[in-house]
Amino acid sequence: MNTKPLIYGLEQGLMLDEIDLVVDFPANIAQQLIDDEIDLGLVPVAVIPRLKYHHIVGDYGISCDGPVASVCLFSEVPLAEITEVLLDYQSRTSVRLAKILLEKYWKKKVTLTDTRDDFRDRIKGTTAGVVIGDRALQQRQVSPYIYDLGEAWKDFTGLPFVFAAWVSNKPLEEDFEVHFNALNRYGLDRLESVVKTHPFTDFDLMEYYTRYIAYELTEERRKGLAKYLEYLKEMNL
Ligand SMILES: C=C(O[C@@H]1C=C(C(=O)O)C=C[C@H]1O)C(=O)O
Repeated sequence: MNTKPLIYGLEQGLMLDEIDLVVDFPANIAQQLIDDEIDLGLVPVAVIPRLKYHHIVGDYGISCDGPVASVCLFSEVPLAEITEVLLDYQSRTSVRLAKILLEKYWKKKVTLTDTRDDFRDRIKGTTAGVVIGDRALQQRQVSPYIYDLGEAWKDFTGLPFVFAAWVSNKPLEEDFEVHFNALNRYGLDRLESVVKTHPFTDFDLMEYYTRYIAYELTEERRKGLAKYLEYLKEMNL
């Protein structure tokens, strides 16, 4: 749901002769960018070190400055009692963020388990799970303990967190970037219409778009990104 404002312009027919849109979950878009099946993607930032060439295109992405609501560690028990954490197969950035927070901030040793398909019914007892996106907004109704990873990162580092950015795997023309910024802006300037076009009952979308997700990649948010990339390197993630 958080990508909808950024691609609303495309859905409304802007830049159609320049862009073919592919829609998939973040980990798959990341793989397509690595495999050069696409030129530009709104990809998990964790993929950046894996690209031979990368350029962050334009001024927009998916970030937060404090709680994000849709990226959380969900559990039936408090953090101190968790023994295993299931990691969302749809994620590349947040699963690594969870590893950083568990080791450096919460200082908690747990068994980390990768997943391949929907695993939310395995979040039980002392087994917790990192869930992202719309499924996380739904899981908020289910799990009694919710640790928001955007909020934990902010408490840990004092910085915002960037989950995804528009990244190209080749240089793009300069005026593409100017048009592309305007395309992103189009939906952000029309959030009421975006919400109407994409009905969602699990969470107040207007609140999600304005209070939780931060779309502009400001200097401070880019600092948060640089810090995260440093941790990836240091911890070999
Ligand atoms: C905030 C979110 O950020 C997403 C989290 C990602 C990840 O963990 O790899 C990738 C893209 C982002 O859009 C979310 O989808 O809930």
